[in-house]
Amino acid sequence: FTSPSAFLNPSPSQIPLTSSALSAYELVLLRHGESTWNEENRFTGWADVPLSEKGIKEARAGGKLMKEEGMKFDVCYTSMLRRAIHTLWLSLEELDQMHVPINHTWRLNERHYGALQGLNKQETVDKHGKDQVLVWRRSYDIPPPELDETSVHWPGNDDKYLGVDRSDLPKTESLKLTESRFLVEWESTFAPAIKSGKKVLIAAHGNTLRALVKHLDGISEDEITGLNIPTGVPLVYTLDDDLKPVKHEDAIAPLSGRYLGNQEDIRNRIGAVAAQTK
Ligand SMILES: O=C(O)[C@@H](CO)OP(=O)(O)O
Repeated sequence: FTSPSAFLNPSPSQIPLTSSALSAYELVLLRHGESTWNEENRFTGWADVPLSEKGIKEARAGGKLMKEEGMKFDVCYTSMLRRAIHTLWLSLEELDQMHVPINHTWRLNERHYGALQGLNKQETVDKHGKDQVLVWRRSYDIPPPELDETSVHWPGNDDKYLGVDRSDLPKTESLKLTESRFLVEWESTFAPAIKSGKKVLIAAHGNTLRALVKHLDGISEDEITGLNIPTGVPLVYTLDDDLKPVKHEDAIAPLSGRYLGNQEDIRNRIGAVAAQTK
């Protein structure tokens, strides 16, 4: 029953959605669960290490949180690295959406950590000092030392990347270089998919997701150095017609998107990433 006056003075829930509300897009970002090298506190980059037991639980928990929100996806994008791929599989299993197409791209791989890959983060601090390691980990445009082409860590020696132009394969990367190679795929694939109305889930890595949120939220080069992303926690963005983020009231600055789950726990997990090099 609707009283006649309700037609004259509609309550907010009766006001038709505006076109901009109708065309709001949603994008979900998910960093992989803890890997065995996160657990051992080693620089990882493109090293293809598996999830730890804890990481498997985190990935499933991330999927459950998305299921509780009733999220449905049309397409997923992930990297060439098993910790992100496995996280995506486990979360899709929890969502009961394992049929959703998955696309892999090296452009979503973690930032390449150059000659630091495999080294223990704390031992590297003991050897080179905390400040130097912080520059390597979090400065925007200073890459870690380069490795050479004989290294097992050079992607040119890995069959997974046979289809990639060798001149694109990194020997080390700063966040700036990671951002520019990632943005190629954002512009050509992810943004058009979102704009076509598809619900997109991106399962990736700490530094590629830092590059992505820097781009979305227009975070400055200074501010991005202090931003850390926790493992296995879905980060949900609402985007307007121009794919600019609409700030959520639960967002943790400088992000506009909101993390799903217990907010205090999430803040602790963000702090733990920062504390990997004390
Ligand atoms: O080792 C790595 O590849 C990354 C992510 O785990 O670490 P950091 O947070 O130090 O950039």
